[in-house]
Amino acid sequence: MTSLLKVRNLSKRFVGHRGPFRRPRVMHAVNDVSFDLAKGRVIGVVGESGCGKSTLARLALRLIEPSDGLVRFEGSNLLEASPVAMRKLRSKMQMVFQDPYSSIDPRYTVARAIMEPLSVQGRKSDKPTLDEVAGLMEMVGMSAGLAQSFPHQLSGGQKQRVGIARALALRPSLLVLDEPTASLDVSVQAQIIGLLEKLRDDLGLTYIFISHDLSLVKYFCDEILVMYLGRVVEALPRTNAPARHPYTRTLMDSTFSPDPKLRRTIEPLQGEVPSPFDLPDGCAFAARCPVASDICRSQIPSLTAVGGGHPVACHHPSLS
Ligand SMILES: Nc1ncnc2c1ncn2[C@@H]1O[C@H](COP(=O)(O)OP(=O)(O)OP(=O)(O)O)[C@@H](O)[C@H]1O
Repeated sequence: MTSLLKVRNLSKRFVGHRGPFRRPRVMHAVNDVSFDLAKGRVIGVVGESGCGKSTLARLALRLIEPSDGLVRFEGSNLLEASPVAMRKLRSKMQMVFQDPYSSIDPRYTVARAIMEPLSVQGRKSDKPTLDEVAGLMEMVGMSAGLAQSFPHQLSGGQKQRVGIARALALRPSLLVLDEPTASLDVSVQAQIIGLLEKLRDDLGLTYIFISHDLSLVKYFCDEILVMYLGRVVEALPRTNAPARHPYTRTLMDSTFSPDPKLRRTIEPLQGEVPSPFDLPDGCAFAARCPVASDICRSQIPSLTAVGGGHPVACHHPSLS
């Protein structure tokens, strides 16, 4: 399978000021992340708040510059692309945000909000038409009668549909969906997920789906990257692949098991999450891990496929 997106050893370090003297300290928001994403696939990125999911997505789209690493999109090295080439490439990679309120200007009508990316992307001689807007609205299941409405007149679900229509306006092949349903009611969430599934099938889209909601990721995605403090600790090639990392197992156990007895087979997470400014020498999960040993506290486990299984970064992966 050819990759639409190829990410290699991607890292992002931010400098923050910490401690009583507010000295500059480096924080590894994304640390040595690699993955491939084939056309038409949906990859989920999960992990606790602050583990680097959004930063990874922004790096993959080159919305921010990496500290190290490589990103190839449709065969082009994004990090070497000129501003003109980048503009063209960027139109094929769009983002849908969690909060449609903040991504749509409250003074814009729906039509203007949807047209904006087309105008911004420099189609001056070929102005977007209201027909195009109506087509995009239909694509996301909105009545064209709402074209002159303002955001405050729309429901949360309708606003998110406008956000999706905007993202589709430039006919992208890759969409990053950053918690696209997190601010919506459960029934509306289901409608938006149904819409995203339909759009993927109809338009052959590829998605990076960021979420805290593992059950949703399991339902919606083809494969899953589990992140912990900037690193991928497990890359599940299928959503039904057995989790091998103790962190993933704990996350999955607490989310998926309807059986309370099963839920107790894994120790609840204990211990503190280390500061991203002060990562331990060994595995960053060791302090909370029920199976950690000495080697875990001294050596960072590499993300490797052991025993014919999928890649996991753990000195004691579960083989069951
Ligand atoms: N521009 C920035 N400057 C400094 N630190 C940043 C910046 N952007 C992100 N960070 C830090 O990088 C880390 C990763 O943040 P990121 O937003 O990628 O996490 P996340 O997993 O998406 O979190 P959430 O689920 O809460 O959105 C966090 O500690 C965050 O504070």
